[in-house]
Formats: sequence, structure tokens, C-alpha cells
Amino acid sequence: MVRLSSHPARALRGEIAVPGDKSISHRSIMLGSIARGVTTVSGFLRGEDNIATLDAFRAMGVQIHDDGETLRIEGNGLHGLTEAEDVIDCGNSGTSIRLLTGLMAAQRFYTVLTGDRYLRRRPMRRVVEPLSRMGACIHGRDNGEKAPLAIVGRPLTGITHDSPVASAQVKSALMLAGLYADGATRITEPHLSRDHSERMFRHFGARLETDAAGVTVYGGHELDGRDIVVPGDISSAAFFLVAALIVPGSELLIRGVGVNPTRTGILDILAAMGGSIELLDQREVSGEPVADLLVRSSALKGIEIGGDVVPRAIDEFPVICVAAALAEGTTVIRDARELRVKETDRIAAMAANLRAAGAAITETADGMIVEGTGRLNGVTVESFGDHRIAMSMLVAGLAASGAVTVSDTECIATSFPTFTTLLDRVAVR
Ligand SMILES: O=C(O)C1=C[C@@H](OP(=O)(O)O)[C@@H](O)[C@H](O)C1
Ligand SMILES: C=C(OP(=O)(O)O)C(=O)O
Repeated sequence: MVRLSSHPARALRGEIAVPGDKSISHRSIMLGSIARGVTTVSGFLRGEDNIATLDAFRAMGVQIHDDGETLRIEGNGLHGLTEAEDVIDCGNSGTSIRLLTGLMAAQRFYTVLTGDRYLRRRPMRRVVEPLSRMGACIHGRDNGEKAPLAIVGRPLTGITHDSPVASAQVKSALMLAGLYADGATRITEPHLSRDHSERMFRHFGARLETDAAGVTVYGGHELDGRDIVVPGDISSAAFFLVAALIVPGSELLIRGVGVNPTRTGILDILAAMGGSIELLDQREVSGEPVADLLVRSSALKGIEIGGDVVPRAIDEFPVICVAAALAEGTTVIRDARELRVKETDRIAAMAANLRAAGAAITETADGMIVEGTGRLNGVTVESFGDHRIAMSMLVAGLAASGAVTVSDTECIATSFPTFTTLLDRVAVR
């Protein structure tokens, strides 16, 4: 149970590059493994979640070499994975287990997928149910709702799935199954979730069509290995964006951040709150838009957040809550019920932690109301085993009137192992 304390900072100054995007890193391993020929990946995020995905494919017979810089994946082709000898442990990673469930459902072998105690509480029926309609055979605890999931691979048939939630994990699980299915697999969602799968499928030569309502994948076609450069993770950059905004006198340049429009809800939200963030040197890398972000401390004000910006900022809400507590005026977050089924219930966790630090917060079923007062107190809080809660509260400590201590911070390594090193580098004490 490693405790970390974050002390009030005088400013954040300098330049950093955040590690690679977690979503793109997962997908690079998955598609590289089932493509023909070699895929190279540079900028791969070596966080615990992505290592779980990497280990899963090694266990299924894929040669993946890591020279510390670049990964080299010797793709086995669409039908070249082999049965793992043991249960596959996805650790804390919802992306690993849900995407793998889709992919494993279509193999010619048996797979058991599990995870840590947080992952085993998260809902899986959202992928199990549509995959079952495609012909998959998947059993799990609580009538298929919870891991461990036991999957007997079978031939699948394409379906249309109108997902009731905007979820890139649901969409991507079905897209992966759709690569193997007979005919077309179509997925629609209420709002567009992150489209990294669509972009990377195209990059690998998959047959797919996208339109305003969703995506259609055509099965039975091989993919070809590619070179991938993973951009910096905007979800990791978000902690530094908020930190620099809330600590007066800050100016920080974050280089090489992925600014895919399905991920930039955080930029729109912080701009609406009055935050100064400039996008510099916008470019495209491996089919993904990238920019350098220049952020300067700003007086923030409360706003209303809901609708289609929510899936575009879904992982950033814990740190958005910190910005809201330190803003002047009321922030209303709605349409964010999905936050209740992440690594922990992120609405309840942030409400409890920020209240303990003196904030006035009312929880709602699908969000919260934060009465911003412009100040927070020092406090000791829990991470609830959730990396984004831990990092958000450490960011709060930079602008609070006293130190914020967070217990159980090992979870930070799931997505951002170098978080504290980077923070120490730019925080002026
Ligand atoms: O597909 C992905 O890579 C992800 C999708 C999102 O989850 P949902 O699909 O459950 O919204 C997000 O919260 C997660 O961190 C990564
Ligand atoms: C929700 C997250 O990840 P996952 O669903 O992959 O566990 C996250 O990283 O905030």
C-alpha cells in the first residue's frame, strides 16, 4: 500500500512528453498479432494494462520482441493464434478483457479470461450478449455478467448491434469478432466513442465502412502488418493540463499528444471553463492527429457538461472534478453514468474525496453538481484502487492549501508509470 503525498506547488514549468496512448497501444498488439507479417510499434505504453495484453498474445503463440524502444510483432495471420496453456489474466484492464472476449469468441480453441478484483466486478454482458447473438459460446459468473469468462471459440455470423451505451470497448470487441464472422457486422452507438479501432483497422487493410451512425466490418479478409507510431496519451496529458491551469504562474508544453477528435472532450471542457490551452504544430502520425499542447494557468469558472462531449472525455472526469472544485461557480456533470462502472465508481469516489478536501458536491445518478469555491484543503484520501482517482487527487494537492496524501497508489502503474517522475520534474516548489 504505497502512499504518496502531493504538496502545494509554486508553479508548473517546462516541457514534457507523456507516454503512449493506452487505447492505441492495446490495439497495436492485437492487430499486429493477427496480421500477416511484421508489425513494429514505437511509443508503446509500457503500463500494466498494456503489458497484460502483450502477455496474452505471447501466451497464444505470438513472437513479440521488445528492444526497449520498439516492439516487433511477428504476426501469425488471422487464424494463427494458438490455445493458451493457462488462464489469461487481464489484470485491471477493461480494454484487454472486453476486446479479447470478442477476438477469442471467434478462435478455434478454448480461452478463460480473468482479472483483478476490480475487473471481476465490472459488467461484461454488454459484450457477451451481442457476441452470443453472433454464435459465440461464452460463460461467466452472474449469468455471463462477470469474469472469469470461459470462451469456447466457434464460427460466428455477422449481426447488427445497436449498442445502448457509447463504448469503444463494446464496439471494438464486435469489430474484432467481425473480422472472422460470416458477412457484415454492424455496430451503432448513441454517440461516437473513440474511433482508434476504426482508424487502425483501416491502417492494417481491413474491410470496413464508417458512417454517421456507426461502423460495419466485413469478415474473412487477412490483415497486413504495419509500422505504428503511438502518440502521447491525452488522458495522461489531462492531469498535467489541469495541474498547470490550477497552479498560478504555470506554463507547460506537452509534446506529441494524440488529439483525435473522439478524445479531445477534455480540451473543449477546459476551454469552456476558461482554460488557456493552445494546440501547436498539428500533424498526423499513423492515421492519428497529434499536436503539442501549451497550457497556461487560468482562472476557471463552472460550466454544464453533458451530451456527446461525455464519451469524448470519459476517462478525464476525475480530474475534471478537481478543476470544477477549484473553479468559481457551479459545474453540473450529467449523462456520465458510465463512470459508475469503471475501475471503481468514479462519481462516488471523487465526490467522497473532494468532499473530504472541503468541496461542496452533490452526487446524482449520472454525474454530480460541484459548487466551486476556488479552494481545497489538505487531506488524506483513498485511491479506491483506481489509477485515475489516485492521480487526480495528487493533482488537487498541487493547488490545495495543504498536502494531499493518497493511499494505495500502486494502481498508477496501470496507465502512467512515470507520472510522479514527470510531476517532480515540472513542479516548482
Ligand atoms: O476502448 C478503449 O480503449 C477504452 C474505452 C473506454 O471504455 P468504454 O468503452 O467502457 O467506455 C475507456 O474508458 C477506456 O479507458 C479505454
Ligand atoms: C476505464 C479505463 O480503462 P479500462 O476500461 O481499460 O480498465 C481507464 O483507463 O480509465
